[in-house]
Amino acid sequence: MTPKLELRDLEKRFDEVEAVKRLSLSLDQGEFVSLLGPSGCGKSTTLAMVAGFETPTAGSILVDGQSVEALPPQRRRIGLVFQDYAVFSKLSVRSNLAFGLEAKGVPSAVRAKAVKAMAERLDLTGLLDRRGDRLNMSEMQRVAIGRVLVTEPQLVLLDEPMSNLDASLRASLRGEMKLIQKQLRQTILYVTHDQVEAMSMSDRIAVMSMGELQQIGSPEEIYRRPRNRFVAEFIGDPPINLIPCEVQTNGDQVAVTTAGHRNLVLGRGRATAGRHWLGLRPHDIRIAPAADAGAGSFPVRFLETLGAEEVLHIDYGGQLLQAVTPTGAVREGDRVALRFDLTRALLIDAGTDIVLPLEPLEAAA
Ligand SMILES: Nc1ncnc2c1ncn2[C@@H]1O[C@H](COP(=O)(O)OP(=O)(O)OP(=O)(O)O)[C@@H](O)[C@H]1O
Repeated sequence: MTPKLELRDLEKRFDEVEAVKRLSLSLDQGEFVSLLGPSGCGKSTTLAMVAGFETPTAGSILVDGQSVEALPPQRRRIGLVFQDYAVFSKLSVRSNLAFGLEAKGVPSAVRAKAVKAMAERLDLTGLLDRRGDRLNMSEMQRVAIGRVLVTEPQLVLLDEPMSNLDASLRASLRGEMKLIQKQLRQTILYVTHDQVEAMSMSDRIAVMSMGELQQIGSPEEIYRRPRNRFVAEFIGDPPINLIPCEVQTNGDQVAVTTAGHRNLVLGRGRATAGRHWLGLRPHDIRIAPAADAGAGSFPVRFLETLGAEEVLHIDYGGQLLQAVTPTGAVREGDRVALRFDLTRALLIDAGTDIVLPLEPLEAAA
């Protein structure tokens, strides 16, 4: 199947700044892909090239297999949704939805039909005569998206549409956005620096750093099998613990010793002996009451309550480890024993920052 959007070795330089470096990725029809990364990593520049507002320094952009670089933005049939879902406040929902079609010179009878159909799909029929400034945020999101979709774009680009909204609103809009996308099977490229947004809505996430694609995969792949230290640290909340460790190999069996544990067998693979990083997510550390204050027991320095769960900050041989546990299980100052879920641990090469592939113990046994 021809991808809906394909970027091939796309590059953009602004004088000496390499904003985007040899970026290749493709989106299938109906796929929701997020470009995720910190500020300055090249997300917006990538979007601007796809939309036609920036000219690539090298590489190509194909929509339905056709190169679009020579086309001006208005001829690309790409829908854009901007920050805050700006809708025309003085115009009715009907006029907002009709706007793009009117600009294209679509006859009024055709326009009215398309607006009616879109309003029905997005549950806006009862609001067609309401002014833009009388809408709540959920309605506004639907109008902003509907206004773009009614023009039947081949592809929709969204650039941090929720970045200025408060957290609880973002949470409800995320669910709604995913629902709309699933219903309409629209191909979406969504730019965000917010990993929760990317994780909750995307079919696949493309993680970028300093102009380079680090990894592309499903939210679960990105979370469970990050390719390198950057992705491991960027994804996950609370963030992954990186524990200095000493690797010992015995044939193809890989084990590590840390400040608090000896000979933790991780699985089979190829690792070089020496000092590396053991990556463990806070949800993959189990807490048990310590039998005594001896070796294997660690003091809880402080707690952060999230509601049903708490983040424990545990003094692990001088390093503060974060572990997540049900609220009320432990108090500040308690000593706890730690059990690591080694089937989920990552071994990160300290020289290359690459996560080393390991066959888990069960499969290896
Ligand atoms: N028009 C421009 N002229 C010069 N440099 C630019 C221009 N646009 C972007 N850059 C640079 O390119 C790099 C990537 O910027 P870009 O805006 O694409 O990143 P981003 O990930 O979208 O970040 P943000 O979320 O802050 O917008 C940055 O170093 C930025 O300073």
